Amino acid sequence: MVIRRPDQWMPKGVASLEPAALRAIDENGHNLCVVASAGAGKTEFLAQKADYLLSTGLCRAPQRILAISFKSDAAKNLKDRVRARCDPALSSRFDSLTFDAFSKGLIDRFGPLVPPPYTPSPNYEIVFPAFRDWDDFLARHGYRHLSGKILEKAVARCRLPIAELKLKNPEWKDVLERFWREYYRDETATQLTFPMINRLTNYVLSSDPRLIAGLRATYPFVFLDEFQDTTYGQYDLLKQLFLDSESRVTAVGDSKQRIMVWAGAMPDAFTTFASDFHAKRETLLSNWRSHPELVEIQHAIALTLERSSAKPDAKRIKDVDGDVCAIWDYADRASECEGVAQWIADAVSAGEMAPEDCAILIRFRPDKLETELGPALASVGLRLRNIARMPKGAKIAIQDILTEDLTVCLMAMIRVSAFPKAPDDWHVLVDRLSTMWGIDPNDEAEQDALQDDLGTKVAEVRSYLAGNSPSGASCAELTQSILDFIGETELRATVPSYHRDKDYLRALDGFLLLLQESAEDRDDWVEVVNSFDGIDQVPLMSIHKSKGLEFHTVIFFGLDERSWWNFEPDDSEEMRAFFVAFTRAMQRVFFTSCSGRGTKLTYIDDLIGRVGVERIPGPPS
Ligand SMILES: Nc1ncnc2c1ncn2[C@@H]1O[C@H](COP(=O)(O)OP(=O)(O)OP(=O)(O)O)[C@@H](O)[C@H]1O
Repeated sequence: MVIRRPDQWMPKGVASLEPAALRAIDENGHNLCVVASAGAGKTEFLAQKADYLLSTGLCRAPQRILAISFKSDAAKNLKDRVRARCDPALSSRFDSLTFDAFSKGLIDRFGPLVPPPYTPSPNYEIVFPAFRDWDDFLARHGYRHLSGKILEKAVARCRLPIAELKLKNPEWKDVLERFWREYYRDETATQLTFPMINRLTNYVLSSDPRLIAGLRATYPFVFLDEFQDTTYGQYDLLKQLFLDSESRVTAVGDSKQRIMVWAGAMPDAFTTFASDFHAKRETLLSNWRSHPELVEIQHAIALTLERSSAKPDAKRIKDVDGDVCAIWDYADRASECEGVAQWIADAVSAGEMAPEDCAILIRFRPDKLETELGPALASVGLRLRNIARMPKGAKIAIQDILTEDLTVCLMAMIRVSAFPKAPDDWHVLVDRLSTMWGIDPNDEAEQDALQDDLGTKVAEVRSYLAGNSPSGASCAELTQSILDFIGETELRATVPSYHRDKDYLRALDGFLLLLQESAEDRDDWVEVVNSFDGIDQVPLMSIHKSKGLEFHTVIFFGLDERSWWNFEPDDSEEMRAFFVAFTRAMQRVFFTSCSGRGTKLTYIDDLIGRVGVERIPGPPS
């Protein structure tokens, strides 16, 4: 592998980067805070910076880059982008995972070192208490006068051991001790939430300084994507690991897209980080996603969130005729669903976009809309895919199945075998297998042998696909045969979240159930793969789930008071969610509204009305 001098490095895969991005790539003597609005190329910037650090040897083998995102699909997107920009021998040293997966990986490895009584059982169970469970807990233990919301935050923020906490109100110490005891009552299957795992990580790291030293030596460079949504507990861990260390931390994000304050995100993450980590600040000013007309509307929304927002320089060319944004008014819900379905079908048949490029966003309960809109789309020959849905019998949502490491490997093998050409998937396989089988990416003889083995297996899978039609049984047999080739032990050893049987089986069952569901009523494997990947299906999701994604067209269902039942213009969290949803579109954004769903949402109507967005009768079915 040729190591380049930093001054010889050039961005890869894009024609140019803006000057601020180039400066931030080159700045590695300080920690960095890179702020930028939606579509500014933050993910692209991180991918280019990773290539710069790895290909110039500033991050030298065996050192690695740690990239932490807040959603598993964001972590996968970033990893994919780095793979597209970097030589495979280099991208294998880029670890991209969520904060939760990072802390969980540490607890799965070092859990037995957590001092008692907080040592979790190896077979711990991850739980997600519902809103009311916190109040129920307080009521059961005679603390009705305390708030469940505060308890949830206290569990996420307070360090362990509880006995050593110095709290203004000592009653909270009793509450927290009881809380941990209750979740640890089954010694063979401790119950843990992700914030509890975060606190255990903090505890185990503080009890053995060698762990921190090891992580700092492994990761001289740390990237934090979507930093605006960092929680207090996560920030505490970040400081514990990297504050005043030699590791250089680059935090990237957009405070206008902060939508997790309700879940404990810090309201001032960038200011706090810049001050604690003495970080240099850069601001990216482009918008590569959306064209100027959409950026104009985005900017009007941005100004309500941050008065000082600069208008981004829109780089995308508009490639559609007609309205790029409007509120479509319908008389009732049936005509709304039928009208939207027909409009999508027409746009698809006119070649303006593929079904998967048109996202339907809803504020809450995509499952409810699925039952109404799914049949309307089916009647025009289109399929709706609610990505928050779990396949029947699975314990994991489609959106999460798609980002599992296991899915990435298995589907790459199936695609390489089902399609005549799938070069990206071939590279994914070579990259993943090199890591799993411990093969040096720079050893040509070993790499040739790996490619030979892979070629033989692909030929075998191809002949299996040719000789067996899709069915529940053939999907199971195919999955097992690929896993046997990869090696389940090797796969599980390299993916920290698969160390525990429970987590591995949840991912494996989810994968198989989705593959089997995709095979239903199909006799062609290419169709099965496309169905699994969501090709030719209109995606449906909540606006929170749309974060970090992008689509040609976005249709926002329900711009009405009922869908936005607790919307207050002064509640900036709600406006931020609205901003996130709006900025996912490259070409067009439409809102639907109908009296059957509730009266119009005056504030937003007026706001986008001021920049020329009109309320018009919805396209008829
Ligand atoms: N330098 C560039 N040249 C051309 N296209 C780019 C460049 N940087 C980013 N893009 C494209 O612009 C779009 C937005 O980029 P990216 O997802 O990195 O933005 P982001 O700032 O992370 O967005 P958001 O915060 O809204 O999720 C993507 O389609 C990406 O491929």
